[in-house]
Amino acid sequence: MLQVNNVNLEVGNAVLLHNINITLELGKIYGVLGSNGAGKTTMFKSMLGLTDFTGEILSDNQPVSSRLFGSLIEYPAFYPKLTAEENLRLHAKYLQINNPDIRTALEQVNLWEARNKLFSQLSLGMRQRLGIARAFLGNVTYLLLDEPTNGLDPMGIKEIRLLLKERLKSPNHCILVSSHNLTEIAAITDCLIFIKNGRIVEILENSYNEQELEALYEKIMTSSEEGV
Ligand SMILES: Nc1ncnc2c1ncn2[C@@H]1O[C@H](COP(=O)(O)OP(=O)(O)OP(=O)(O)O)[C@@H](O)[C@H]1O
Repeated sequence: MLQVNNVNLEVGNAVLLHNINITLELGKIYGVLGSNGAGKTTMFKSMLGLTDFTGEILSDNQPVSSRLFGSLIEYPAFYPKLTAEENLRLHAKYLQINNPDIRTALEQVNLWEARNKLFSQLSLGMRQRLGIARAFLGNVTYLLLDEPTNGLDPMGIKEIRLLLKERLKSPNHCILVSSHNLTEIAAITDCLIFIKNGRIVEILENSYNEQELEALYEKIMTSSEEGV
């Protein structure tokens, strides 16, 4: 269980995160929704310890270690002249993982057959899936995916959906996905977190289809700014 308690972040005069309070449970996929500049990436970066926030982030009541997190923030950077497999092996070495199961990691994201391709030869969808495989290496509990379907074609989007829902979702992991793609968020998530101007304005169980979520999103984004 991840507990985010009273997290605030100010840069200069700008309030980027305002009193973020949320508890995230294992076994669930959370969708993080909000307009451009709402604070989704900033919240992820704070969870990863990449910002100088105030407040606390705990995992099972203990100060959280960045080792518990895997993340894909923006487009994944890899070595273009190394293969998919070499890139993962290098990352495992960097994380000091002994005997990493690279085959399973690649099979999980349907990239085992493409393991000998150079990163520069991979399609955008393959790169995103390799980024997810890398994020999931090691003993991570929390997986943060920032717009993982950005720029992907419908088949690429479907692959990410199936990957998250049918392969990576497990009782031992908690997955957070930010996206502007309401169809995907409606299809894959258990819970919805709405962010507006750096505040969480609504947290709901997801029981919505695409049209309902569109209407809800519009209603929440155009209504009061009171945080939850
Ligand atoms: N290092 C920084 N210094 C100052 N302001 C920042 C910094 N990083 C982000 N911001 C600002 O914080 C706000 C939130 O940005 P963030 O990238 O978290 O939004 P987002 O919800 O992820 O948006 P998008 O959907 O466009 O990716 C924006 O106004 C952005 O300009």
